[in-house]
Amino acid sequence: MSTTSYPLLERINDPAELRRLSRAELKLLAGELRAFVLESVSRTGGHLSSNLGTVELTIALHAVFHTPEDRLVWDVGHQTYPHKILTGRRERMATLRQLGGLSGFPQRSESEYDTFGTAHSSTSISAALGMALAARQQGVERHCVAIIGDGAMTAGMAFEALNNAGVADANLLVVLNDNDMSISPPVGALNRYLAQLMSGNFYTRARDVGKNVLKNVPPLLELAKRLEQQAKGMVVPATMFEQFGFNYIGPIDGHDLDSLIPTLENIKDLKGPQFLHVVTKKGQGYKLAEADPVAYHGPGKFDPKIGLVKPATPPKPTFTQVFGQWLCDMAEKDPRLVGITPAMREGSGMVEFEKRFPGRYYDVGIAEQHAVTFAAGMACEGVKPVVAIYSTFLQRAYDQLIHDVALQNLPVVFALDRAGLVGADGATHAGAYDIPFVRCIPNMAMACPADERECRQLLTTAYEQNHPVAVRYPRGSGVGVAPLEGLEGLPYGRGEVRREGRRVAILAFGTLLYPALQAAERLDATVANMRWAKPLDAELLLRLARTHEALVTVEEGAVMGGAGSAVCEALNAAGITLPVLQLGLPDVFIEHGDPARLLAMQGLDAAGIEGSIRGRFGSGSVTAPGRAAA
Ligand SMILES: Cc1ncc(C[n+]2csc(CCOP(=O)(O)OP(=O)(O)O)c2C)c(N)n1
Ligand SMILES: CC(=O)[C@@H](O)[C@H](O)COP(=O)(O)O
Ligand SMILES: [Mg+2]
Repeated sequence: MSTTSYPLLERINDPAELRRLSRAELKLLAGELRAFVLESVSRTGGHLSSNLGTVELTIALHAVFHTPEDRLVWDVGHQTYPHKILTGRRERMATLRQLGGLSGFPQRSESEYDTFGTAHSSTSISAALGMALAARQQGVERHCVAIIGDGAMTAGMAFEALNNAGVADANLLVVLNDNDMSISPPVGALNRYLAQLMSGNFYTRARDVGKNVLKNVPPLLELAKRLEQQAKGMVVPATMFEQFGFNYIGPIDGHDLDSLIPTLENIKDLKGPQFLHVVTKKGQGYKLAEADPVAYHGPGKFDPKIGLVKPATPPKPTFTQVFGQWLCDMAEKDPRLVGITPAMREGSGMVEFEKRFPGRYYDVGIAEQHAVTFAAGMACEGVKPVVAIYSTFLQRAYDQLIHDVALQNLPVVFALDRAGLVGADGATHAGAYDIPFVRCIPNMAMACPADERECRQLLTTAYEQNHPVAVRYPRGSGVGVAPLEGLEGLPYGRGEVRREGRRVAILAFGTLLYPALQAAERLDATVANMRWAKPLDAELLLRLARTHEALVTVEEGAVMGGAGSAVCEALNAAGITLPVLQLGLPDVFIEHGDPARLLAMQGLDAAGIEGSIRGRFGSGSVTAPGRAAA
């Protein structure tokens, strides 16, 4: 695939080979690795800025630690492309995030070097601590290293792990990869604290104390003196991490192998929990990404010589954009509205909202649990919170959803983006479970818009309710039904019949309405756009049940416990017995790939829906137009 040559990199098929290189060669390797990452991601799309920032750190970790026996646990894992490339997967990088290809995140099934599967953030310290204590229990000598970003460090889970690790007396190294960025600029007091650690003032005040601390750590003293002389080589006592029970070292320059390698070698010999603060730059080495790390966080394919370009004709608006526009319009109308995001401003379509309503915009950091309870607190006081959150990340805040929001019946709107399959990010990011996990909570309602227009309308309906409501919509754009400009809602809990047919009625929940309509044309089936997974439109459902031989439910979500299950429950409660075919996502994790292809593979495109209906009910009951049975 390559147009550039990578003479040194091509020799490295295993980190053991890297460990045989001299320091000078490792520096050359870093240059090649960075160029390879850029070339490769520009061809496949994927996470770029974070990977350009971890090139030297990855080399240093594999050079110093004896991987895979020593365990590297990468937080989120979106920065592991250099790690993948150095651990025997260089040639498969061309398949990154494509069907059957390499995952964009670490996966235990993919490589023995991927010690722990990640993608949702802030799990690395817990996992590495678990590994460290397991090693101790098993009498095995090994190093366990968690590599966590400053963004991921803001989540409660990371602090729960620090709290535990600091007194667990484990041989654990936490490397904080501080690039002063989350996806967007980082927020919160921790970020301010890290900046303070970097500041000259703090360093000057703390230097003497730092020397005293380092006296107890002889191997580091020499290094500390040397680092002191370097512009970025400051050694300060970080009271917060030390008070958690860690030995704090840093901050050091994460792009300087002459700092990284000796520091890691020294730390390797130390016992107990160690905390290394490494400073890197997101997008390092590619000017465009350095200047705009947000745009290059997860770009599609692009020409590295030109960089990202705006398409000549604007594409169809995405559901995310429809939500973002609705949020601004509703905020204009209702001054009580606030928008809350757990660190996903861009992904959730809130850039414009922040610009226009800065005082009503809350980025709470990577803190989904807090985001939900924070919204509950606001709702208690008459403020109207809209929590914009990816379906998959709401999983983190399930107890908060039940205990803090639903149990108190607080009017919080959940704008659940990325509902259904997401494509390149794969199983970790699929919004497959929200219908089952939301609909079983008392007081909660859930809308499933079928297109962009309904999305806007149902957001309004949700906002008008006096209890919590989730509105789920998928990644990307829909069929292109332009939203109306006004802020009128649709009737609460009511669906509609979109096509009158015979024998079979298809009940569609969400955007699969459109392939269901296509299938129905060939089957002459009735189609209902149900719109609400909860409350179900029982009147419509029972009418269709009484006038058809069979029902088919269609949803882009887990079949188990999903909207189809809700239909079966309602029929059962009404004492109606008729065949119900439930179509949706099966009881397996669906890996990365092109979303349309993945849906087709699950039989959730028009042909698949038609085929499943014919397969289940046979051509005696369901026939194509013109061949209808008498
Ligand atoms: C629980 C969870 N919430 C949100 C995200 C989305 N997300 C992925 S990377 C990222 C930023 C992480 O920042 P940092 O750890 O500093 O890494 P960097 O991108 O700076 O390399 C976010 C918010 C996620 N993966 N997991
Ligand atoms: C690693 C991570 O969690 C995010 O960067 C995620 O990949 C973004 O996904 P979207 O591209 O759907 O916003
Ligand atoms: Mg960061």
